[in-house]
Amino acid sequence: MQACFFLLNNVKVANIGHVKVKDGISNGYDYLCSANELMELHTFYKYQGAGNDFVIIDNRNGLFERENTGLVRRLCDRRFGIGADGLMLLQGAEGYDFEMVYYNADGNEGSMCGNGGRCIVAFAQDIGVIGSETDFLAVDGPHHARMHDRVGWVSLQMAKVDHIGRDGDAYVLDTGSPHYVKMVDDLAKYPVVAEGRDIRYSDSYRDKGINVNFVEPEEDGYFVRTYERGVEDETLACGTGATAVALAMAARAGKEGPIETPIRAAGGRLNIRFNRDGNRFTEIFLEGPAVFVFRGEIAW
Ligand SMILES: N[C@H](CCC[C@H](N)C(=O)O)C(=O)O
Repeated sequence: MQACFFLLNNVKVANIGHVKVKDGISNGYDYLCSANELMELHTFYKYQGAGNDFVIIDNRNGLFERENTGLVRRLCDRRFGIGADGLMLLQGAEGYDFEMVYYNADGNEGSMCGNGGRCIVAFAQDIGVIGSETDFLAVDGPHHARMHDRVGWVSLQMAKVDHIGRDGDAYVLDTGSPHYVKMVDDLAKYPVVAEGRDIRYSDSYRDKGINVNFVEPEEDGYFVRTYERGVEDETLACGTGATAVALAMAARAGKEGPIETPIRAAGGRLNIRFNRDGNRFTEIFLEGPAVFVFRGEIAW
C-alpha cells in the first residue's frame, strides 16, 4: 500500500522559487519549500505492534535532523500528519547492527520503547539491514532480538531490572521507561485516561512523567491498559508497560525462577519471559507481533 503525504496536496509543484504554504484548516503549521525541494521526498514506513503504532525512517544517511522535534510532532499528529504513538530513526552505530532513536508523539526523545524496539527490528529485517537475529543499540543500552519463523513475531531482550518500588498499593519500576502499575477491578470499563492523567500529573510524577498501567488478572495472565506519557493518552499496547506489569505481578505473587506471563492489551497479545531471583529480574524478553502497515513519502 502506498500513501502520499499532505505536502504535495498543499503546494503547487509548478511554482518556481520559494512558496510559503499555510494549510487551510490551519493549526498554524507553515511550510517553506520550493519546487526543487519538493523533488526531495523521503520514504517513511508505518509499523504497529499490538496496535502501538510508529513512523520509522531509515536515517543511515543522516538527512533527518535528530533535534527537529517539531517535525516529529507534526509527523505523529493524527490529523495534520501521518499519525503515530511515536517515531523512530534507524541509524548506523559502530559495533552494532543499528541504533534505534525513539521519540514520543509529542516530539520528545523518549526513553526505551518495547513495542517500538520490536517494530524497528522487523523493519531492519524488511529492508535487509539484518537477518533473523540482531544486536542493536537503544537509549537504555544494547538489545538482542530475534525474529521468529512465525510471521511478524519478534522476541526482544529487555534491560535487567533490579528494583521494584511501591507507591501505596501501586508498583513503580523502570523497564527502560518509568512505569506505575496499579491493580483495578472491571478494567474494561475503567476510566484509564482520566485516572492515568491524574497520576502522571500528580506531585510525585509531574516533572519527569510516568507511564500508568492498570491491570486485572485473567484466567490466562493479565489484561492491561496503559496511559502513556509523551502521547498523553491511552495507547492500544505498551511493551515496556506490559513488561513492568509482568515483573510486578511476579513480585506480588512471590514467584521465583523462570516465569512466563501472557499479557492481553487492547490492541493484541504480548508475552513476557524472565527469570526472577529476589529483586533481580534477568533474561527479560518481550515478545509479540510487529507488522508493516504502509509506506509513503514525506518532504521536510
Ligand atoms: N509504547 C512504548 C513506551 C514508550 C515510552 C514512553 N511513552 C515514555 O516512557 O515516555 C513501549 O511499547 O514500551
